[in-house]
Order: sequence, then structure tokens, then C-alpha cells
Amino acid sequence: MRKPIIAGNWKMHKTIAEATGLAAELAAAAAALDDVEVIVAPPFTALAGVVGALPADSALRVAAQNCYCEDKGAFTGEIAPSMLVDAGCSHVILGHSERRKIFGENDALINRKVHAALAAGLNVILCIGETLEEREQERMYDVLKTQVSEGLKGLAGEQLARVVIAYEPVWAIGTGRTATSDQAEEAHSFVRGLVGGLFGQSEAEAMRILYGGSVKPENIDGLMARENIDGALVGGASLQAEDFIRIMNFARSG
Ligand SMILES: O=C(CO)COP(=O)(O)O
Repeated sequence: MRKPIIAGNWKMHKTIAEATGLAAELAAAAAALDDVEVIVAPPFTALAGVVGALPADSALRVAAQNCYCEDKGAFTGEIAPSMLVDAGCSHVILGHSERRKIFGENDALINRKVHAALAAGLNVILCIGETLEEREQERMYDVLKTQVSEGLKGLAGEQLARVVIAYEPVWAIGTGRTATSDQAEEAHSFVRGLVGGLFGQSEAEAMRILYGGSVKPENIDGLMARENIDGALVGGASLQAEDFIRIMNFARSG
């Protein structure tokens, strides 16, 4: 049985005070759920504040939304994986489509980041997903195959166990247009097959694959009911406690 994960990607939202307040509310709700892993990804400026506001034994885990692939040096504006560990993060999101599209990150850079993050002791949420154009041109499977094989290139089995994949079709992000549970299940089962081919069947069976793209309290249960959907990476609906807590609770019953 794969333990579901509900993760909130706060993107470029929230002051330190707003972030710590929301995290405290979510931590209280997460404490009641031992069958769901709950993760929040505040902006860099709020990471240490959020970690500091949580009880020491908090069930809520904290992720960063990005990091660089070097441990230190002259990389103005970048954050090292070890700095995220120092701030109290357990996870980092890598390869988000906004990083790929707006900031030009490619699979080779993302793979270097994956290696650096794992080496520093972080768990990785690796985002993949096709654009609408790629789907319409029937290139979706090729795109997913490249993103998975290049993103996970060179990892050992022990490292893979600390990676979660988030399938986020770009056309569903922030658009209100969720993939149907059939579309999501089809992509997730394909991705699990890819991981199986690259690393082995038992590794693929153990891998959590999250869906992301306009997840709301209204659609989470249909997604969670599917065999290969192990949770969600939530954007907009993770920014206020009520919706995100409803999503956490649906994930548990799903
Ligand atoms: O990009 C996302 C999570 O990483 C999804 O964002 P939305 O839930 O706002 O569509």
C-alpha cells in the first residue's frame, strides 16, 4: 500500500506571517491524519519561519519550491540543497513546469538538481507533464518518457525511494481545467510503467505518483479513487486552510 501524499505548492504567495499562520492551522489538521503525508511548500523567505512555528513532532512536512545543484559558491540568487536542510525542509519540488517554461530549466539541469538534493538528504518531488500543444500533437508519451528518464538518470534504487513524481499536465495548471480521472490515470499508469522499465517492478510499485493541475475539494475524491494516483500537488486550493484541509481529508477516505 502506498501512503497518499497531499502537497501544497504556495508558489510566489504569502508573507512570513501569512505562511506561518496557515502552516499552524494545517499542522493541527494534519496531526489527526496518520494515513496521509501532508507537505507544504512556502516561498524561500518563509521556510525557516514555518518550520519554527510547527511543533517539533509535527506531521506537516515542509518543502522548498526549487534549489540549485551546487552546494556553495558564486551563484548569486541561488539556494543550495544543504541550506534547505538547514532551514528545516524535508522535501524540495524540482522541475515544475513554471521553472521549465518561465526560467528555461531543462531536463539536464533538473537531473543535476535531483542528484544534489538527494545527496543533501532531501526528498524530491519531481514534476513532469506535457503542454496542450504536445498533447494535441500526440507527443505526450514521448515528452513524459524523456522527462522521467532524463530527470531520474543515474539514480540508485535507494535514492529513487526518496523521489515522488508529480504528473502535472501544463494545460491543467491554474486553468480550472482538471484532467479527467481517466486522463490522469492513463498518464500515471504510463509513468509507473516507465519507472518499472528503468528501475524494476517493485521500485515502480513503491513510487508515489501525484496528480497536479486544478485540484479542488470537488475533484480530489474522483482522482484518489484511481489505482495509480497516490495523491495531489495542489496550487491555488492550497492557499487557504479550508479547501486544503478538505482535500487532505478526502485523500484519506479515497
Ligand atoms: O502547479 C500546480 C501545483 O504545483 C497546480 O496549480 P493549480 O492547482 O493552481 O492548478
